[in-house]
Amino acid sequence: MTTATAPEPTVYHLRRSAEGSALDIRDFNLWYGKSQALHDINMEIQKGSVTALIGPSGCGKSTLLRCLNRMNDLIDDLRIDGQIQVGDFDIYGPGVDVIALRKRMGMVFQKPNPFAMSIYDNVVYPLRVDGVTKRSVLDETCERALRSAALWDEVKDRLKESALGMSGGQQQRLCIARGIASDPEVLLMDEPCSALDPIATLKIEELIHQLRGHYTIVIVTHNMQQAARVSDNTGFMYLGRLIEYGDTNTIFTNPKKKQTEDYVSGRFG
Ligand SMILES: Nc1ncnc2c1ncn2[C@@H]1O[C@H](COP(=O)(O)OP(=O)(O)OP(=O)(O)O)[C@@H](O)[C@H]1O
Repeated sequence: MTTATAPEPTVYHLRRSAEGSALDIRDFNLWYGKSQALHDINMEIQKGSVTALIGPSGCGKSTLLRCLNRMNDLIDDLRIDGQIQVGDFDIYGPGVDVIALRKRMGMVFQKPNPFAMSIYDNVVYPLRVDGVTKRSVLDETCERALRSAALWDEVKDRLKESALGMSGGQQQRLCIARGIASDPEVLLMDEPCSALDPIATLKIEELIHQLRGHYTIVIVTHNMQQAARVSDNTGFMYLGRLIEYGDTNTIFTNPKKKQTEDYVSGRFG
């Protein structure tokens, strides 16, 4: 007869920044119906840092990312317990304004999803939804967001043209510009380069470097080289658990857990 053994606790080796935490995930569990997809996640994400979530397909990376701005709310039969704090506020606490929360947490998806409207209108969309109509505010925001997304020089002369005429890489940078137009604290990126060619991918990675510090970035990626290149800290997930979490260099060069080592050295996944 075999006896079930308790899972080993997560190994942490995180350098603390002076900035403190932007996100604090505490004892977080999630079930889709009867199936538990996240188990006892504890993770503190430092302000202004880039944090990569890595792990084999189905380990729960996107599920965890989507919990950070409550994108999973509309899924039937979803149950969570535990806490996620953004600053000092519990995002699953009673009476939370989810729309206001999402303004603090910009999101960029796998496939660029520009709206069928002009480049300008795409960028200022979040402000218009908020009721901003003053032209000077919209113009300034558009330029600031496009500059931050390293796209201004490429599109400044065709702001009124359709966003659908841009290349895939430009569209993804446009989505990042739209994501930061309302100046969120956190930018969530779910495999933002998986639909892009290597050159467009490089531009997004450079952009992540530039945005680092100003925004707290959490990125899900299948690409371990990318995680190693862009992130300060990395969380390795497996079967819904956070196995090891710490500074990226340690995770990739000196992980404490065998599962992490096997994954980062390409032995499975
Ligand atoms: N809407 C859903 N309903 C039921 N189960 C789901 C749902 N979304 C995800 N799951 C399950 O939860 C688990 C984690 O999925 P998730 O998409 O978070 O993993 P992932 O690590 O992001 O995978 P991938 O790298 O393939 O995108 C999987 O077993 C998946 O089948």
